Amino acid sequence: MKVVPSRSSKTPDAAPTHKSSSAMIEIDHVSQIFQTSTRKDHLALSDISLTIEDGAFVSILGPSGCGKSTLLYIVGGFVSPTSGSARMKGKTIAGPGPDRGPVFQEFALFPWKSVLGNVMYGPRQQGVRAADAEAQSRALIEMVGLKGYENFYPKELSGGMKQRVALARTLAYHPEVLLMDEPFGALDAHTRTRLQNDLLNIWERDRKTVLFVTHSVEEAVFLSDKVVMMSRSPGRIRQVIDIDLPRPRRRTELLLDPRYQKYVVDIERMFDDGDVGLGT
Ligand SMILES: Nc1ncnc2c1ncn2[C@@H]1O[C@H](COP(=O)(O)OP(=O)(O)OP(=O)(O)O)[C@@H](O)[C@H]1O
Repeated sequence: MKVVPSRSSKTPDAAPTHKSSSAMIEIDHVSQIFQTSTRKDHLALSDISLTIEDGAFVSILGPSGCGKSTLLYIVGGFVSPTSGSARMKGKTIAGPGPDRGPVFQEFALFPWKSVLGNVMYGPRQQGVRAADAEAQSRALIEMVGLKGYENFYPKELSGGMKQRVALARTLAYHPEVLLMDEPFGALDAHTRTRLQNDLLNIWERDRKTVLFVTHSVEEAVFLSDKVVMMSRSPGRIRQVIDIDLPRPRRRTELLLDPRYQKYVVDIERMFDDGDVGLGT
């Protein structure tokens, strides 16, 4: 396993193996302090620097409360860092934008809209003609495996199906970066596995840049080019690990692959170690 030690004063290189490198996201000495009524000056992130290359699939792993979601929200433009900066293609991120599509665990679908209506919403907002938006949306619904469910409403769908709609709805904006915050965390193991496979298939078609927060070591290793290991609160980057496994990846093949097993075991050992082992 190739482990790239990451000190907070350095910028770990998260270059993918499959595209010529150009920085899509640069996180530059970001710290985040939260103020609440009960906890003043809570340092959630401490001096985080990370470069994510165009087309890379990068997962963030770390103990509960180490600031994974906060980091994702900063890249999403939903949280403005206390110090340092986040840039996308060299431009400082000053707020949310359609170039960065969030897919979060809470599905956030419009309950009053059908599957088709939910997916069409983005393109229609962007001024795409209704007929074109519908055609694109139907194609995306098929791509996420929901053909035949176009007229269903969210309450008529399972958790896994809702998550597929959420993914299709985000893809309909044509974001350059997908920000995924434990998108499969609430799903049963079987559905989760299927969605991981489908996400990889979709990703392998157009190789969007993905920043993916998860608690699952197996999920991170299976999906990613790089795994960013954060230490416990206040969150720092402890290591950036290259996942040097061939693509396309097939889960059943990987499970038997000693290299995959070694990545999983080595990363789990890091969780056993005190620096990343416990939440706050
Ligand atoms: N808006 C906020 N106001 C105050 N404190 C916050 C806010 N958002 C997050 N925090 C605090 O910042 C720390 C990091 O939270 P964050 O949700 O980023 O962690 P996480 O690693 O994603 O956790 P988990 O794995 O449990 O989802 C926590 O201590 C949390 O309580």
